[in-house]
Amino acid sequence: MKIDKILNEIEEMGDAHAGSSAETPIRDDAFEKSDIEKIDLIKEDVRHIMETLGLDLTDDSLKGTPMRVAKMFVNEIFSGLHPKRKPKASVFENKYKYGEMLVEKNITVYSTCEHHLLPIVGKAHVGYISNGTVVGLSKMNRIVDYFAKRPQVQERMTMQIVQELQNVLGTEDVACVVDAKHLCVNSRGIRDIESSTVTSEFGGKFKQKDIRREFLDYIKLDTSF
Ligand SMILES: Nc1nc2c(ncn2[C@@H]2O[C@H](COP(=O)(O)OP(=O)(O)OP(=O)(O)O)[C@@H](O)[C@H]2O)c(=O)[nH]1
Ligand SMILES: [Zn+2]
Repeated sequence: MKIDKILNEIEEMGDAHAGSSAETPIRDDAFEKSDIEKIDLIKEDVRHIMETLGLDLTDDSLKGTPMRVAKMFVNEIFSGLHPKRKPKASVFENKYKYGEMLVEKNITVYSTCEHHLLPIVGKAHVGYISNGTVVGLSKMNRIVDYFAKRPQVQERMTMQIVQELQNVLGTEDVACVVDAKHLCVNSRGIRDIESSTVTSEFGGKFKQKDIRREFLDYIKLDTSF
């Protein structure tokens, strides 16, 4: 697909992270190849890695791995790189005038650390205060999942989730806390299985101490971080 078309799509979809500091670093030609072409190329790259490691790719158990990994990269764990997969967030008018905070907590996060390509596993907690628009609950989970399905650093993912919801809801009053384990810390390198990483982004009213406290009380996290 041509880059102009992709850029138009991003604009139409109101991609909040485009042009902002929380943008995922992708090249201009990122979507010129089709998914099928990408799978075909990545399959050969994975085969090359395995052959370099000395593995016997005629072995029954190993022979399907290059294709399996290529499909997993493109269709699953990195599928959120493509703006066409951004969830359409159904928004509704806040007719009932619900004026309090809404919190969607314990949203499961499966992402991938962009430094080691190892899993990040944890929970995201999202809150907002409506200024006239409400969003379908599941769309918050879907937005988290979309940004998680990229090579990520946790700080950027947290900001991307908030910016997207601010865009969808038309308000600054959005917050997100992510608490996740990075397998690159837990299973290799320093191999600290107990540690996890907490990141947060507080927009608009969530910058106020009492509002932030209320949000953190809902998700039962300490403010001491
Ligand atoms: N800030 C941040 N760092 C991350 C994230 N995921 C992984 N990292 C860190 O990225 C760093 C990469 O550092 P390098 O020194 O280049 O990599 P390394 O030699 O494998 O480092 P060790 O993990 O300490 O063995 C590591 O300290 C990782 O823990 C993340 O989401 N945010
Ligand atoms: Zn890592």
